[in-house]
Amino acid sequence: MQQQNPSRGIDMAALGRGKQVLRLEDETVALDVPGLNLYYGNKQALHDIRLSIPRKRVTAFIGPSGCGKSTLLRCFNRMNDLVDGCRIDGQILLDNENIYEKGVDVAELRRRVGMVFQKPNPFPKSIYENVVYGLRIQGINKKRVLDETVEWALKGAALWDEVKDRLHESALGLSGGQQQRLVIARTIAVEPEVLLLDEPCSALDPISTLKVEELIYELKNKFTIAIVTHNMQQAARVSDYTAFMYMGKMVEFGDTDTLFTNPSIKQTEDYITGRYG
Ligand SMILES: Nc1ncnc2c1ncn2[C@@H]1O[C@H](COP(=O)(O)OP(=O)(O)OP(=O)(O)O)[C@@H](O)[C@H]1O
Repeated sequence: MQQQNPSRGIDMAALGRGKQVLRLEDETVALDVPGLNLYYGNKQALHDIRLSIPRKRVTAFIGPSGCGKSTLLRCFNRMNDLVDGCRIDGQILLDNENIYEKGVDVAELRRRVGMVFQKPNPFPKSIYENVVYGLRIQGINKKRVLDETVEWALKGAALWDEVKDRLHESALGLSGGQQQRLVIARTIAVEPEVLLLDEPCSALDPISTLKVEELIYELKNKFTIAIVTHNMQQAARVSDYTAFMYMGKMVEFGDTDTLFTNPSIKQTEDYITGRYG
């Protein structure tokens, strides 16, 4: 029988799912945040955030609307640099190097830390050209290399079988769920270390959502994944670790099973059981 969390309808059986027992202290760190503050103009949106994101695991960020999940995710590949008036105070270490250090090549950082947004954003090009876009920017034009990349990236994104006979047709002819998997293929084609997913399923129907969730589960064998989601069931299903944020603060961070079944902080429990948010 399925155990359900009474208020949020979380499928608690999804939490155990035969996973190994995870302990944060046994993990290697992919992204380390030793203390980060972020301001939009004179409004502080992130307050002294501290956490270590483990390598080749899925970390979910949950919390009520406006608590700073997307803002924090965007810090990991400096997307906030593009926001006028946004200021960061602190460091984020990727493989022990501060990504905010002067002289960091931000384009190279964004290759290493790729991002997928809520709404699928394929380019108005063929499926093939979407996947090889990042390689062409790097000056890679050898047909054999591009062909191989297209095949493995589309296979990696669980889309190959659906599109292998129409690679040179427009990506805009794909369904929303296929477009999102194409964007994931385009992101992994440049072999990033980290994949940031900002509510990647919120514009998708339930079947496409399931496919993307299965994909996330597969991709963590190769990549470190950080996902922002409004959907607590999704966080419980796909993530190994969960961070609960509230009003710009990191309230609790731990392995997903423990955070959902036995949170240490009352505020987390109240949120998970649907008392607010
Ligand atoms: N570009 C911006 N300029 C000014 N304030 C911003 C900007 N982006 C976000 N904020 C503010 O920062 C705070 C955190 O927003 P953010 O989008 O990170 O939250 P969130 O938890 O991802 O919310 P949601 O779940 O609704 O997407 C909010 O108060 C928001 O209004």
